[in-house]
Amino acid sequence: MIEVRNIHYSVGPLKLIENVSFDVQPGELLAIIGANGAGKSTLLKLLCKEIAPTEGKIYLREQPIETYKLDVLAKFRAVLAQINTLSVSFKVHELVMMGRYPHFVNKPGEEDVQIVKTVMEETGITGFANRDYNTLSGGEQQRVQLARVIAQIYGQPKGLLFLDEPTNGLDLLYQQQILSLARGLANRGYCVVSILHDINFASRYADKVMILKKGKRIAFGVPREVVTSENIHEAFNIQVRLFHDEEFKCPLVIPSMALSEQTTIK
Ligand SMILES: Nc1ncnc2c1ncn2[C@@H]1O[C@H](COP(=O)(O)OP(=O)(O)OP(=O)(O)O)[C@@H](O)[C@H]1O
Repeated sequence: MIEVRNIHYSVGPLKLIENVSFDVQPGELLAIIGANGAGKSTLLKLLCKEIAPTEGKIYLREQPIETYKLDVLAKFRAVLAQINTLSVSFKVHELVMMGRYPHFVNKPGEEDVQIVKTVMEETGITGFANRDYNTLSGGEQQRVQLARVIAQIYGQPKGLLFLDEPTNGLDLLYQQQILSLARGLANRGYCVVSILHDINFASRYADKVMILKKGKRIAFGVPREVVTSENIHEAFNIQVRLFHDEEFKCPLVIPSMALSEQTTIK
């Protein structure tokens, strides 16, 4: 459903993305991980059609991305950006309804109203439907934003959801809630691509993990093949100890004491 073929993206002489290829199928959650500045957000912007590759091709639902008009794309592809502050005040239910804007002209239809209601229930935010968004905690706001983007593609066969660090700044419970909602969407057939900083959450929730380093793909595949101490060392320049969780059947990493003891901040 998402096919990325040998894409490059350069700004002047700077090569921000170099020869990256991968596929994401319906029902899959792909986590993109990598050090700061590795090119994760740039790659997500390319997938969202915010910027265009300098070389290579991206296909969404078997169609080249450049052939989609943005209003068509908005009906089946939603993006949760990193920064979601609002300068004007909106009620939570109004904000979730914004996700439906690509689907109606003047006034939401009955289906839009029903979708907003259902999504608010599914994301557990019905209790704050009438609250001012700006009075919510960061974790609550993020859940509302996720509800908005889910509402945008709700019921769309082969909907695509792109998340840029959706768990940033959230406590463990909210991180888990956001990622299990993303996982639930993938289980319903959506294609979910998320940038994540937490390798263990990526390993626990994603079907596939891609590691980027300096704009290049250094690993791509199922977590047990990609989340290895060698790959983590190469991508993050850190030694880790690797564990295998029997219940979730995924590798987990913890920074090794030996290297952090050697590390000094200059
Ligand atoms: N328009 C641009 N012009 C020049 N350099 C850019 C531009 N956009 C991004 N970069 C640089 O490209 C590199 C990759 O940026 P990007 O935001 O994609 O990284 P990232 O992996 O998302 O990082 P982080 O984890 O810190 O958010 C960075 O060094 C950034 O400064």
